[in-house]
Parts: sequence; structure tokens; C-alpha cells
Amino acid sequence: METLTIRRPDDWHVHLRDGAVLEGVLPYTARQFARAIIMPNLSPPMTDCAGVAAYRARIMAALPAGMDFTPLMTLYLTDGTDPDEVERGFAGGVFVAAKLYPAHATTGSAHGVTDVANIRAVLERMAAIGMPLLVHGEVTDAHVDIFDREAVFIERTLAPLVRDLPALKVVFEHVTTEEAVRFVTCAGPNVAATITPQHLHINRNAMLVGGIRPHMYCLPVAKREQHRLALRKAATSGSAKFFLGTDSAPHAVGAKEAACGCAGIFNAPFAIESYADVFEEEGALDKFEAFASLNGPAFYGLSVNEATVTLEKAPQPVPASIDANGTSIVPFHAGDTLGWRLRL
Ligand SMILES: NC(=O)N[C@@H](CC(=O)O)C(=O)O
Ligand SMILES: [Zn+2]
Ligand SMILES: [Zn+2]
Repeated sequence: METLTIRRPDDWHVHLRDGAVLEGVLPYTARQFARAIIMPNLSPPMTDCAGVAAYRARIMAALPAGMDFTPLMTLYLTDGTDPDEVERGFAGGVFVAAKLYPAHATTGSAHGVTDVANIRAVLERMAAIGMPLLVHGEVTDAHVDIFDREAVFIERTLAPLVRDLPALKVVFEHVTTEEAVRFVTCAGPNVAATITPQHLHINRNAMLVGGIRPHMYCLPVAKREQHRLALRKAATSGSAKFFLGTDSAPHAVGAKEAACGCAGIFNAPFAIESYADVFEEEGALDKFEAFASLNGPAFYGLSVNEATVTLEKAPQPVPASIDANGTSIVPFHAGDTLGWRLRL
């Protein structure tokens, strides 16, 4: 059987939620990934050291015995974030990065930043201490078409920010456009990006042709085919600027299949297998380890994992739905069969 062995991967962007759902979804992430960057958009959001430390403890308590997994925590930035709190948490190892959600851009962003000018002192402090800023890169201006919100964010917010604070490390999260790929590629070494499985697999047709498909809806929304192709090229290029971040974002089936359905795709159950299919299709399995296991730690200044995982070229069916500790969630690729399977 054809196999592929790589250093154990990490997920540089995941939503684990809290409470019963946390217990239900965490094993899927921990099965594959040694570490993950945990998003702080809970309700209420994780805006201080005490809250983040308590959330980390809940994650560790929910981890099944015998699983080897390290959560890397993040702080949720608001207009009122105190630079001293940011530095204290980073220096004390409470969190490794801070997350910028433009207010009302996505799920759980109501308390986000209304104007980056309001967090200027925080960003300057982060640049000074070498702490990465993680960005949900979409404008929220009602006049901007939803398919253009990422490209406009680059022009209006991200390019000026990177120009003004070149020392700031920035991860442009879940990039979805060729404009974002170009921006990250042309920027200096302090700018990198994560790419999700869904944005490598689907374009906007998957969401809108033949009926509206809420389980294909996430933010930033999937774009035209030309953008998907640019993302596949970037992910499989071998460039150290692009790395794995699933953006796995579980929502109960009823919250997705609704008149106003939530944004977010739950891809954690078979994320590494989903990415492996893309790299094989692109004839780039030799670049898979860099994307999944090397580029992320290099950017964050962390060591690579010593353990390895092996993928087998064998059918991996994906169930139609998953019971996450009492909450039914429809996973990405529901009902399909992937071509690689993680050997356990
Ligand atoms: N990606 C999504 O569509 N949703 C995420 C939030 C986010 O990452 O923007 C969520 O928390 O549900
Ligand atoms: Zn986001
Ligand atoms: Zn996310």
C-alpha cells in the first residue's frame, strides 16, 4: 500500500468551542494534530489572561486520557484591550498570539475591533515583543460586496498596517482570494497565511448551485474558481509563508440549516485526509510536510514535532453527520469518500 509519513502536523487555526461540544469535537483535532491555535471567539470572548487560562484548563480537562495534544491559546482583541495585559499574557505563556476580528465580520465578532486605530498601542507593543497578530481579514462596510470584502480589507487595512508596523508578525487567516495570495507572497517575512481545506476544495458554486447548501457556508465565503486555483498553487508551492489552518468551526445542524444559518464548516474529523487529497491532485505530496508540519512552527518560532504520522492511500468514508457529545454536526465532505486515511 502506498503510504506517506510526515512529522506530526499542527492546526494553526481551530474553533473548539466550550462545554459539551468542546468535549465532543476535541478528540477529532487531537487525533491528528500535536498542537493547535485555539480561536478565542467564545461567548463571551476570551479578552483577558484569566479567561484564557481558564479556557485552556477546560480544554485540557476535556482531552481524553492518553491523547497527546497541546492547545496554543489566543487573546481576543477589543477596542479596549490593554497593552500591558497583552504583554503579561504573552510573557507568561498564557497565550501565543492575539486575534483581530473586525467588529461584526464573522461568528462571535460582535465585541471585535471597530477601527485598527483603536488598538494601535497594542499592535506597537506586539511588534516590540515579537507576538503574532492573527487577522480575520474582511471589511464590514455594508457598501462592500461580500465577495470583495477580503480584497478590500487588504487595501484599506492590512497593507497600511504592514507598511506602518513592518516588525509586526501577521498571520492573514483563512485566505480565500488570489489578491490575498499575492499580498502575502510579496510581503516581507513577517507576513504569512493559513489556508483551510474547504477553500482548496470548493468554489462558490458548491454553496449555491442546485439549491443553497448551508454546510458549504463559512466566512470568508468561498469565491470564484480562479481564487481556489490560486490558493491550491500557494499551498502546494513549498513557500514557507503558507501553512495549515483548518478553521474547523462546528455549529449544530439546526443552526446551519436555518433561515439565517451560521457561518462555519466543521472539517476537523478528516482534515489531514482532506488536505492530502489536494496535495495528491496537485502532484505535490513532496510539499505536504512543509505545509502541514514545518512552516507553521517556523513562523511562530516553535520547534517542529518529533513524532510522525503515516497516511495510507486507502478509502476514508466520511459520515453524513457526527454526534459531538449530544450535538449533531454535519462534517465537511459528509457522505463522500476521501482517498487517504490516517493510520492510527
Ligand atoms: N469561519 C467561519 O465561518 N466561522 C468561524 C469564525 C471565523 O473563523 O471567522 C466560527 O467561529 O464559526
Ligand atoms: Zn475568521
Ligand atoms: Zn476561524
